[in-house]
Amino acid sequence: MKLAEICEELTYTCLQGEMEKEISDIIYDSRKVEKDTIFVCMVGAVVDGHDFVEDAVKKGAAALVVEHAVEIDIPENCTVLQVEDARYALAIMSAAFFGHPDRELTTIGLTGTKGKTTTTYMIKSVLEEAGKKVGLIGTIGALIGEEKLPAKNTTPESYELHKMFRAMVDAGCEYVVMEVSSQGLKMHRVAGIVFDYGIFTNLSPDHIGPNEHASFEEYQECKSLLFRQCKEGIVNADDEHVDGIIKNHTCKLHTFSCKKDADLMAGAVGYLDEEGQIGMHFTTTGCMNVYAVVHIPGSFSVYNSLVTMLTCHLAGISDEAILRGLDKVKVRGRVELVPVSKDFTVIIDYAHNEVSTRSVLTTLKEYHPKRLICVYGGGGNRSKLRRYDMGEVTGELADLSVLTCDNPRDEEIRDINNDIKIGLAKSNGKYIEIDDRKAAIKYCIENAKKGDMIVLLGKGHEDYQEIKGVKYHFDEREAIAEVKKELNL
Ligand SMILES: CC(=O)N[C@H]1[C@@H](OP(=O)(O)OP(=O)(O)OC[C@H]2O[C@@H](n3ccc(=O)[nH]c3=O)[C@H](O)[C@@H]2O)O[C@H](CO)[C@@H](O)[C@@H]1O[C@H](C)C(=O)N[C@@H](C)C(=O)N[C@H](CCC(=O)O)C(=O)O
Ligand SMILES: Nc1ncnc2c1ncn2[C@@H]1O[C@H](COP(=O)(O)OP(=O)(O)OP(=O)(O)O)[C@@H](O)[C@H]1O
Ligand SMILES: N[C@H](CCC[C@H](N)C(=O)O)C(=O)O
Ligand SMILES: [Mg+2]
Repeated sequence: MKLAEICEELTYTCLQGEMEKEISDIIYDSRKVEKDTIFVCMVGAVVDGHDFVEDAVKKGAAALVVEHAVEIDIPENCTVLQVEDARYALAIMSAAFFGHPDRELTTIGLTGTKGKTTTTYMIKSVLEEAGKKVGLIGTIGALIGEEKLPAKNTTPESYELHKMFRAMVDAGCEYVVMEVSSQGLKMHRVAGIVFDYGIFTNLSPDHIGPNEHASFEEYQECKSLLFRQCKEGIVNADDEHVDGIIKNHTCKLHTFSCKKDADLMAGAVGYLDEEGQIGMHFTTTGCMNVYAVVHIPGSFSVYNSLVTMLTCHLAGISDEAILRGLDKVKVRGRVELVPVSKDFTVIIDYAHNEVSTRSVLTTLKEYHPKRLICVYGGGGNRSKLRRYDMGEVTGELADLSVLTCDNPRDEEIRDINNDIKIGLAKSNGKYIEIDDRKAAIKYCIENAKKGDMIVLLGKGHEDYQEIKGVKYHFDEREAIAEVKKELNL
């Protein structure tokens, strides 16, 4: 494709060189530059891409996209385009390079602190019940129907995103449902996309700290951007921050609620427990009048179901397909039951902050466990708030907290646990420390009493432990299976 075509919707100043040359690819990591590619220089959290221009030019880059002048002589045959924001430019150029695949799909983007991953799976399940082929992008990775594609970020960089969209269109997908993280919005990974449906689940403090967001206000502002780049906005009317999220919105708004008048409302909410099943049932009024069942417990599951129902209803999906899709959905690592023994329950969940830990533990208490035991750690290089808060919540709601390893990254488990213990002390929580996560799980299973619930928090779908830059394979399902074998269960 010609450079001029790639830049058709981009605002830039051409500092040197011609625009009619053929470009083979767009690259934003100098280590991957090849002949005839464009190298986009992005200022990062760790390094500045502009520092690698010399290397990129040596490898044959045909064009450079820069935010500011660089201090090396650039050969005349290399085109240099100056832009205000290179990440934004990458998004606009990538969309053009892949032929605007987003415009060939019905795009559904979800933002919010909690519920995004779960809800993307619910929406996919419903759309598939209606016979649609669906692409999905989020924390667990990307899916084209059943085919898995690896993804580094919840919301991938714009180049990868448009490449995935193209693969989805080529595979016959009509819909894509994706998580739009606040960092994704802040870093322009979805710039230029006009979502058909933009969804807001809820908002609470998270992702605040070095490398993430400077403040809660900035976090909220980033999430609100989605409602300036979608056609139909679907928002949680019960969330206390909803007004901040829809401030300056440019879309048509639709609301859902469990408490007040809205376009779709849930009532008569109850816990499913017949035949040993866990989950929720509820009825709806407003644009749909139905009785619905979902096999993921928690009042939050009712909210996730409402978003799914309202979005799919607006997309013209039948009530029958909506109800079937909800009834069937299961999400890896989201309140996932693992069969171990008929005497006690083991659950894998991804809660890793205050709001989700409180939600999941409160929910599980509704099933009246003899003891509620939590196994968790805190992620290294992530907000310390999560640690203090999780400590305080598990201290308040669980009978025992077993502190262990969860991606300490560049930090020491000791230091992370000490932060968690500050929270535990506030609520007078009982705890023990077992650094090795499999050993912690084994301890709980070995000592379980009839009626106990053991909930493993924070790793969810993950299959690794990230320690000092190395990712070691670790899957909680496999760890549980090994423990069962070792204990002859
Ligand atoms: C802090 C952060 O957000 N970093 C993201 C960012 O990396 P960066 O640009 O800051 O990286 P950098 O190492 O400073 O490099 C700067 C530039 O120099 C280039 N470079 C670097 C080295 C070199 O030799 N040559 C070279 O050209 C890099 O390719 C890059 O373009 O841009 C990368 C590409 O988009 C992201 O993969 C990366 O996400 C990291 C892995 C990350 O952990 N991000 C988290 C905070 C995040 O975004 N999370 C959200 C939400 C998660 C959730 O709640 O589910 C998400 O959407 O994933
Ligand atoms: N709507 C909700 N409100 C509060 N907690 C929720 C909600 N939905 C799910 N949870 C809890 O939060 C955990 C994470 O849910 P999920 O992965 O769906 O959220 P997410 O928004 O994708 O989060 P992340 O940003 O971490 O990827 C679940 O394992 C569950 O414990
Ligand atoms: N995706 C989120 C949650 C990860 C949860 C926990 N397993 C951790 O590694 O901190 C993040 O990267 O902040
Ligand atoms: Mg997610």
